[in-house]
Amino acid sequence: METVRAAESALMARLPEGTLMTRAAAGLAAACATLLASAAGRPTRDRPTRTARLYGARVALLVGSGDNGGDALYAGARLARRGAAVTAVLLSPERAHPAGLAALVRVGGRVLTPADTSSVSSLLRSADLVVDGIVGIGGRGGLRPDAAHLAQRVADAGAPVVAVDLPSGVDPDSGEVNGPAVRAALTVTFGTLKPGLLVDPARTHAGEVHLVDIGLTPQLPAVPELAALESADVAALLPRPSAESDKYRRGVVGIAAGSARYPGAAVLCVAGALHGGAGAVRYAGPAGDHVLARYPETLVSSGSPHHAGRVQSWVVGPGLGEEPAARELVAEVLATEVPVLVDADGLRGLDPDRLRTREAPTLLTPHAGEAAALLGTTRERVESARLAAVRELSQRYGATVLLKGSTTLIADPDPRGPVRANPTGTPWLATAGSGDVLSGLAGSLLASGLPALDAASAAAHLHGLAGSLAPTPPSATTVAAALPQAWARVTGTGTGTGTHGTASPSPSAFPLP
Ligand SMILES: NC(=O)C1=CN([C@@H]2O[C@H](COP(=O)(O)OP(=O)(O)OC[C@H]3O[C@@H](n4cnc5c(N)ncnc54)[C@H](OP(=O)(O)O)[C@@H]3O)[C@@H](O)[C@H]2O)[C@@H](O)CC1
Ligand SMILES: Nc1ncnc2c1ncn2[C@@H]1O[C@H](COP(=O)(O)OP(=O)(O)O)[C@@H](O)[C@H]1O
Ligand SMILES: [K+]
Repeated sequence: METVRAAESALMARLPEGTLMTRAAAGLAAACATLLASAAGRPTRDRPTRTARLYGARVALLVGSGDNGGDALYAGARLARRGAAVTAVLLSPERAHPAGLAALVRVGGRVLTPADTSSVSSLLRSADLVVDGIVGIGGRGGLRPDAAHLAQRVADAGAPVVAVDLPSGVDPDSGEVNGPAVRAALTVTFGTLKPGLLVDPARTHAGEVHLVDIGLTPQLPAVPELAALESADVAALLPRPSAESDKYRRGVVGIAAGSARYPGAAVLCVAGALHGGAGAVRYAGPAGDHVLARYPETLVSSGSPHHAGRVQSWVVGPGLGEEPAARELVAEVLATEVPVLVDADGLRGLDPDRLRTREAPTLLTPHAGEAAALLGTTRERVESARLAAVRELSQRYGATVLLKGSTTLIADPDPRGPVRANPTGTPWLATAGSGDVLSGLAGSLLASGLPALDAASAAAHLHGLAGSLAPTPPSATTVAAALPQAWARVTGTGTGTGTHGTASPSPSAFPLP
């Protein structure tokens, strides 16, 4: 969070004292008021049918000793001025933001400490809203015991929580969660989205995320550490045939996937590739009959990739099985001079030194288990520190890496560029074979000439959207079938552009610190 701090300092030096906090608190209070007004209200023991609204609503503030607590206190004062009954629980009464506390008390806000056990319990039980201002970007390590205890009491009480800037207990820089952390329905964050709001496991603690502009954007660095492509950015990347196009100029993707045991992986990989914008899909391997039966437009050969004809990219790995022949196949494909995507069984036993000698781009698409094997660590460690894992993988293997899972992250081997977090997707995508569709799709985008980072980002974006657009529950086949709809959604040419469909002529990855 050093970049945010630097940006804040630069801006604060030019503004009257307290301006940024006033802006932050105003945005926070407005979001709380909206939430209270729209909530049906939760029944409590003493008010079984009451509907929450701002006037008379019971609001509990959890206040740490930094500026995060200050934001909560000032926002609480604003809500109290509009008729809410606001009570602050001060973790360190002597260190709570003095001006914020005075503002709250001036408008009739009450104050408790965690030592007031029964009052705090009944406050949390009856609260219509809890505002978590325990700790924000100044938080380090897991929550300290008193803060962790308070977070647990809030969880037990079940009131909806609005987190200030970040849910307390999540790591702002990495999205890691060490120990108890607040789970929010809404996080109101200031100036810029922090990695902890985009990367799991922290992301699931944040709930919906609302970004309040406090005027920080011009001060933020031009190259952020983490970026996410919006639909308009993806639309600008997607290949479109021109009047001069023919199938070869549009790019040909080769698929070396599937085996006698797993022919379906070949079919699904081809399905993804046919929806990725390449002009033709070649399949080389033992599942050609299955592929042709489903997709007669595929150019099928049963020999090795070398004899399949010219391609502009290869996808190798899905459904190859564990036999040594799989390794030989991967080695053969890696020996070509075109971009290569390695997935699934192809990732087993990859040699980092071999990959580093390739001049054409290599894209690896592991899930957490495969990433763990490549790094020599455990799946749990990868899942708890995704950002670190994807960076480490791309560095060690000198390749672009797309790490799949609840948050899909994409890293380029150039450490100066931002890691990309994919903003689309649904847990329904955790269905057998959906990764095969993704690798075919990304390989197809590689063949059409996109750099590996862009091909991977665009593929993850479309694949995630297709997962949401396919009828519930989706299967890998229906995810592939929904890809044209996902293209239409992204390019704004289909039925309704939804929240992702804002067409814009220039790519603008939104910056994160
Ligand atoms: N700067 C600006 O212009 C603007 C900043 N804004 C707001 O300020 C926030 C940043 O404020 P900040 O820098 O005061 O840090 P903050 O997040 O409150 O945490 C520090 C406190 O937490 C404590 N603490 C630390 N670790 C802990 C742990 N594990 N478990 C428990 N406690 C822990 C630490 O204790 P200490 O180490 O001092 O004993 C200290 O008291 C930012 O997120 C945003 O909300 C907005 O108003 C917009 C303008
Ligand atoms: N919890 C989740 N939330 C969102 N997407 C998920 C989740 N779990 C898996 N996915 C996505 O589902 C796909 C599964 O791919 P993969 O693990 O390779 O499965 P398979 O090998 O069966 O094809 C990936 O795109 C991954 O990002
Ligand atoms: K917080």
